[in-house]
Amino acid sequence: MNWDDTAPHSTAEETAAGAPDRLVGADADGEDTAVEAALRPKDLEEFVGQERVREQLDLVLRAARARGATADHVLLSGAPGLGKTTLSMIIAAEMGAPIRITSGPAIQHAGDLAAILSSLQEGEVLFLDEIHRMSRPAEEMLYMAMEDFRVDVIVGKGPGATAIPLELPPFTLVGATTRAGLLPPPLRDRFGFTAHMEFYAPAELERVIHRSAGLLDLDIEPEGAAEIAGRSRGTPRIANRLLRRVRDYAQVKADGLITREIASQALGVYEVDARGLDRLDRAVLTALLKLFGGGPVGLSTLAVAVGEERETVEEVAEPFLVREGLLARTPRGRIATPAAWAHLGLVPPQQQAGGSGQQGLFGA
Ligand SMILES: Nc1ncnc2c1ncn2[C@@H]1O[C@H](COP(=O)(O)OP(=O)(O)OP(=O)(O)O)[C@@H](O)[C@H]1O
Repeated sequence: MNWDDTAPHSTAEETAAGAPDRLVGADADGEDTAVEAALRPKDLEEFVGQERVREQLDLVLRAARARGATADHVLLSGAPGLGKTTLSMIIAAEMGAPIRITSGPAIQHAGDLAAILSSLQEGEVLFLDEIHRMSRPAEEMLYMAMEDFRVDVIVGKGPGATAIPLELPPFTLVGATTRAGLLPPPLRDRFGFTAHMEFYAPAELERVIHRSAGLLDLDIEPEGAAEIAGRSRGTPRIANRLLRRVRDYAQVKADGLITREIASQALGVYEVDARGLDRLDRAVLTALLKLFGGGPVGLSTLAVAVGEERETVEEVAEPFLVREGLLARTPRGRIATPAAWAHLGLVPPQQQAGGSGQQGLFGA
């Protein structure tokens, strides 16, 4: 395997001003990168969940193998940590092909892409993470490479510049993006197979946790795995990370066995609650409920109340709170849902005796 870009790449969540390092963040941290290689499923059989994607991909790969052809280009979209890199490695393994890994931000010039493409072997899988962050000239070169296995390398500058056509061996591009909507349609259309990766159900995360526990040689009870799964925000990367923190706690504070109680105590120490909210998420919700009666309140006001940057609240905390149905973004501001009151064990003002119901009091 070749790594053209091992530098950590960032997403909107990570780049938000002041975004803290989070145990429940979905982007890979240094420790994840070191451990994840050992935990990655090696074939489609081992890959947990995403049944439809697996089934469809299995057909695409089997058919290509039967024809003795290179597999179609594959586009994988979905949130960080759901298994896009893992799946690209599985595609290569299933096709018996080598894989080259790079990312959109690493390809700023068309020449960078030409250098990678021209060094591919026949049948090789090129994994292009964050494909939506590639430069426009590189993107345009990729159109032709994907369709005709050919690129035009421009030599010289100005009126004297000439395009030298370069034949490429057939290869399979696996593009990954957290934001499929940002891809220009001509690029999207050149993928033969597109798959959207969903967040995982708790039962699927339990399977991921049991599998990882086996590979890490840990003793875990089913209830312990369920406790960790419930706090993992639908994301295998987070499940694996929480498992490692619970393992530490179980080894230091107990006899190593991961029970429900041990998992719950350990994640309590790390301030990850029963629903996977961390300190920042709860600070946002608590301010919304306690200071602003559940809203509506403007984003800037809410951010000042929790002592964070606007972007941190909007891009780091809110997406999960919205996904969980705890917070809604409305034209009048942020509002808490009944589930938010229930989660923090608070009573909405409308339901309190003599409650005034403070709807609409707080501006941006
Ligand atoms: N379906 C799965 N079954 C078992 N483990 C999984 C699955 N999906 C992901 N994982 C585990 O989660 C970790 C993160 O997966 P991966 O790096 O493939 O995510 P990703 O979607 O590529 O993330 P990013 O967008 O940040 O690059 C890996 O260690 C992998 O082992």
